[in-house]
Amino acid sequence: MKKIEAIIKPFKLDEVKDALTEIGVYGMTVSEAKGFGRQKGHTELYRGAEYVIDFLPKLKIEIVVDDSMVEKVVETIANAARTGRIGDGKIFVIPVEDVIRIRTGERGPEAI
Ligand SMILES: Nc1ncnc2c1ncn2[C@@H]1O[C@H](COP(=O)(O)OP(=O)(O)OP(=O)(O)O)[C@@H](O)[C@H]1O
Ligand SMILES: [Mg+2]
Repeated sequence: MKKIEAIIKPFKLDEVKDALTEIGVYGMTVSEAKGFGRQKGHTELYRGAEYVIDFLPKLKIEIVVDDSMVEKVVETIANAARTGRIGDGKIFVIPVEDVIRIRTGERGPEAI
């Protein structure tokens, strides 16, 4: 099992969620996040002065899936979240040791 952690532009959430639902993703967690990539935030002009915004608002999506689903999920997120401009985000794939469904006590892939 793997956790796919995607940082995306907030306005892309609906599109990403719909695309993931279509390929059969059953659950996901979404949190508000702030961050920067290699441009280190960006510079904005406000009343004639330049302000550097260090942390831009992003959304973090977390999805745990069976290994067999990883490539499909990564591809689906990337396609739905892409605008082609800087700051589109990043996807991390992380190994998951175990999953426990609290209500039933099921463990492992069955619990996803
Ligand atoms: N190495 C990283 N570790 C953790 N979070 C990251 C990393 N790189 C990017 N992020 C997160 O992803 C968000 C978007 O990153 P971003 O798309 O700007 O990456 P980038 O490498 O600068 O690519 P691009 O040149 O397309 O902008 C950041 O605001 C940050 O929250
Ligand atoms: Mg960037």
